[in-house]
Amino acid sequence: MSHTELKRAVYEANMELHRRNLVVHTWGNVSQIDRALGLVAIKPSGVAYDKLRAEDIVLVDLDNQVVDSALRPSSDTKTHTHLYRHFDAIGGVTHTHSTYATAWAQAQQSIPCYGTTHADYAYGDIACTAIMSDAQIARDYEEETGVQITDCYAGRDPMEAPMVIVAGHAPFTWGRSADEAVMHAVILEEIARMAYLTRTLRADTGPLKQAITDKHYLRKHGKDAYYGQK
Ligand SMILES: O=C(CO)[C@@H](O)[C@@H](O)COP(=O)(O)O
Repeated sequence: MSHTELKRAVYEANMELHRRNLVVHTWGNVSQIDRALGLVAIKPSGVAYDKLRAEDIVLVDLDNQVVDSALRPSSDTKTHTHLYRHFDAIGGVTHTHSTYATAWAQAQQSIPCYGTTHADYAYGDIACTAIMSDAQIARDYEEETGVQITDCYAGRDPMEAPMVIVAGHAPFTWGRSADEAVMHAVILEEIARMAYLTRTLRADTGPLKQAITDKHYLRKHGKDAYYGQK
C-alpha cells in the first residue's frame, strides 16, 4: 500500500467513527499498520473530525517517530504501537470515549457475557484492565496503557475478544484493518449499553451458559476463521 492509500484508509475509518457518533469533539482515534512498510497511520492529535483531511493523517514508525506529517500524532500513539508490536495478527486499532463502554471503564468493571450478541464477537468477559500503578503512570502513561491491555491477553489470542476497556479511561478495539477495528468499536458500545440495561433490569443477572457461549462463538468464528472471513 502507498503512503497516500494508507492515509486515505485511516482517514475514512476515523470519519466512520464520527459518523457512528462514537466520538465527541476531538476524542478518540483510529490507526492502521502496514507491516511491509513498517509504518502506522494515525489520526493527528487535537484535530476536530469536521476539519480532518486525508493528508493530515500522520505516519509513524513502530518506535513512535513521525516519518511523514507536519502535525503531531494522536496522544494515544504509544498505546496503538504497543498493541501492534505485541499482537501480530492485528492491522487496525480504534480508541473511543463512547458513553456506555467508558462508563464500564470508569466503574472499573469487565463486561460479563450476558447474551448471544456478546458471545458472537467476544469470547467470555470483555476485560477491564488492572489499575495502573503510580510508578507506571510516572513512567509513560500511554505506553503503560498498552501494557495493561496486553497483560489482559497473556497467552491468549487477541482476536478472541478484539475489544477491551481501560480502567478509569475508555475502550480500545482492534481488528485485521482499521475498518474492522471501527466495526468492533460500534459493536462494543452496543454490547456495553445492553449489558448496562441488563444489570439495571436485574442486578443479579448471571452470565450466559458456557455451552451457549462456546456454540455461538465457534459458529461465528470457527477455530481458524475471524469474523467476516469464510
Ligand atoms: O483518551 C484521550 C484523552 O483522555 C484521547 O483519546 C483523546 O483526547 C484524543 O486525543 P488525541 O486528539 O488523539 O491526541
